[in-house]
Formats: sequence, structure tokens, C-alpha cells
Amino acid sequence: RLLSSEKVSDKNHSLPKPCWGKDMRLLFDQFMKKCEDGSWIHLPSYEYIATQRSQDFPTFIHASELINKEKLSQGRLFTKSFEDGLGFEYVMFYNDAEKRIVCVFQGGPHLQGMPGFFHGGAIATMIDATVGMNAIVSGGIVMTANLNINFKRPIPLCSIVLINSQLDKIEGRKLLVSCNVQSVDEKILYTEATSLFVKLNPEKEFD
Ligand SMILES: CCCCC/C=C\C/C=C\C/C=C\C/C=C\CCCC(=O)SCCNC(=O)CCNC(=O)[C@H](O)C(C)(C)COP(=O)(O)OP(=O)(O)OC[C@H]1O[C@@H](n2cnc3c(N)ncnc32)[C@H](O)[C@@H]1OP(=O)(O)O
Repeated sequence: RLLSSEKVSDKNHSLPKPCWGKDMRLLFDQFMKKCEDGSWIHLPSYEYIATQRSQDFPTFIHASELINKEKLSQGRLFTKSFEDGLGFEYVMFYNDAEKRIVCVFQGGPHLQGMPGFFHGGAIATMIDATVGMNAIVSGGIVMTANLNINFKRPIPLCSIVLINSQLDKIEGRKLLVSCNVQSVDEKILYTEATSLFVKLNPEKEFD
């Protein structure tokens, strides 16, 4: 099948690594404790989306003829395309009752925009991944239709931050998800975002 050529990397990047900082480990341990009663779930994260649902992806997106098989075999999740510690280090936890995802994100030195601060596109990437995961767990095969971001405060390079995402509404195929990015002590609000995800419609022809 189209995606069956995907390599399955068994490296789960959502477990502590030597490059994780103190706050990253502290928060990981705090959230793993919250998982003990089942209210929170620790989400694994691999370099390749090799889950069953991603195998169905081409049937949902009628542009599958656009998918170049050779290029696909080289495909890798963008957030997993940096050496450990240099790009996106993160771990996500999901609370089904509250339809919330908390992502603990440690950005590396290769995510620089203005000297000493994160690139806005890097922040947008982690927001998209977090609200996107929130939409996926509730909506299955979805794509981002709209992402609005207010950058309130610049985030110092190599910061560890909390991304709090909340599923706000499901309307037919539309899922509205909002989120904010805060310092780990929750004293600084760096970024706020709203997003719209749309469940792909297998019957709908892409024009
Ligand atoms: C991806 C999941 C695969 C399975 C994963 C499995 C396990 C998970 C493991 C790892 C996950 C890792 C990574 C994934 C993480 C994050 C996900 C990132 C997602 C992305 O990074 S993805 C790339 C950027 N994304 C695009 O590349 C999309 C380009 N785009 C399109 O492909 C179409 O545009 C589409 C499909 C969005 C909609 O197309 P469509 O034809 O299906 O729907 P249609 O147009 O009919 O709209 C239906 C209703 O939404 C309203 N609507 C639509 N767009 C709107 C807008 N912009 N503003 C306001 N309203 C809008 C309409 O107004 C209508 O509303 P109403 O029904 O009320 O009239």
C-alpha cells in the first residue's frame, strides 16, 4: 500500500533523553504521575507516522496522485528532522475528559529567529503539532484549515515552555481548537492561538 513503504522507527521521542533539561524532566515526571489514574495519557511520538490511520491517509486525500512514492519513502515528520536537542524536543499528554493536550516543549538552538529568540515559524510548528494532535484524537484524519497566532512576548532561545491546547467545538467536519504558550511557572504568556481543523471527507473530490 502507498504508505506501507514507510520505515517504522521504533525510537519513541517522548521519553526522557540526555538533552532534556531539568524542567523538562520535572514536568515529564509530574505528568506521568497524573497518568497513573488514567485521567491523562502519555502520547508516544515517532519519526514516522506509521499508525493504521496514516495508512488510510491517501484514500482520504484525493490528491494521492500528487504523492510521489519515492519522495514519500524519504518522508519524516518535520518536528523530527533535527538532531536530538537541536530542534524540537517535546512530550504531549492528553486528557480525554477535558479534551485537552498539554505539550512540554524544549526548543533547541537551531530554532533561532531573531538572535537569542525562537523563530516564529518554529513556535507555529509546535502550536500546529499540539492543536493538530488535539484535533486528530477527536477527529481522526484532519488537516489544518486555519491557524491564527498572536505572538505576545518573544520566547528566549532554548526555553522550555508549556503549550496548553483545548478542543473548543466540533461542528460537522470542523474542529475548533485553541491554545496558549506559557513559561513553565505559568507566569508569562508568550503566545495565543486559535485553529480550525477539517476532517477529510473520503467522498469529496478535490478540485
Ligand atoms: C494527519 C493525520 C494522519 C493520521 C495521524 C495518525 C496518528 C498521529 C500521529 C502523529 C501526528 C503527527 C503529525 C500531525 C500533527 C499535526 C497535524 C498537522 C496538520 C497539518 O499541518 S496539515 C498541513 C496544512 N494544511 C493543509 O495543507 C490543508 C490544505 N487545505 C485543504 O486541504 C482543504 O482546504 C481542507 C481539507 C482543509 C478543507 O477542504 P474540504 O474540501 O474537505 O472542506 P471544505 O472546503 O468543504 O470546508 C469544510 C468546512 O470548513 C470551512 N473552512 C474550510 N477552510 C476554512 C478556513 N480556512 N477558514 C474558515 N473556514 C474554513 C468551510 O467553510 C466549510 O464550512 P461549512 O461546512 O460551515 O460551509
